[in-house]
Amino acid sequence: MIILDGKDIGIKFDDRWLYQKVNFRIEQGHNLALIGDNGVGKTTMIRAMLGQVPLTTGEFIWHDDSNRKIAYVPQYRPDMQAFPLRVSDFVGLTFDQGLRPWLSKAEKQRLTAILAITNLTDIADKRIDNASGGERQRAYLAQALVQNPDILILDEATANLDNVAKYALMDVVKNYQHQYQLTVIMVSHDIDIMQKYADEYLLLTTHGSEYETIGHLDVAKLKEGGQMLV
Ligand SMILES: Nc1ncnc2c1ncn2[C@@H]1O[C@H](COP(=O)(O)OP(=O)(O)OP(=O)(O)O)[C@@H](O)[C@H]1O
Repeated sequence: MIILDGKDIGIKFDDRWLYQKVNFRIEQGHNLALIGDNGVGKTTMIRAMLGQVPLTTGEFIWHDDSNRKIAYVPQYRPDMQAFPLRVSDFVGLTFDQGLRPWLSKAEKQRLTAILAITNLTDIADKRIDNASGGERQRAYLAQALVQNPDILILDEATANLDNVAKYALMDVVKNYQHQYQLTVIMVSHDIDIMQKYADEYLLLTTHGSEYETIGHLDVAKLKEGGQMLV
């Protein structure tokens, strides 16, 4: 099922077009890799999908339930997570508890299930500031998944992780995605990661965009253009 059609999308800031006539679609349960040079406007495209940036031309046509939940995993930065919290408390922070200081039974069950899915059960009581980079990033992923999202945005979520940690993170995403029909939008500069996990790609450039299944990605051309890290 198609959940979003992007039709002739164009975004201009002041007198500068980031891109024009961008066409793509997002299918439920698929992983779309959003790629392009630094500063081309990938984050802006995501913000526009979320309604935070107005389009200059074109439109987004959503076909799914308007109550869709969208969760976000940021890029891992070693200096970012110095919280004196247990991993399980950190993951549970995203529950909307209102004024209630404790977790409900259902929330506790959800938390336990997500800790297991993200392979964090064994370190649930460990302090997050003592966890490894890969563990911390899986905790961010768990924080996103615990909200039971329809769409997960990975914003260079595997950048700065070592090879073992980045595949461990993406394997969790892939398994969850297939089990729960989660739709993933993944901003990435990592060719191996996108070839292994994406279904389609949207390449943004100032002089045109490309939307295709991942098998059509011209890796040699991308490397030539300096757009990819690996
Ligand atoms: N609200 C705004 N007003 C004016 N210019 C903006 C605004 N938001 C973003 N920009 C500019 O738009 C361009 C695209 O930014 P964006 O962060 O979307 O790029 P990106 O492709 O995600 O970059 P990176 O790969 O470095 O994260 C940048 O030049 C940025 O400075």
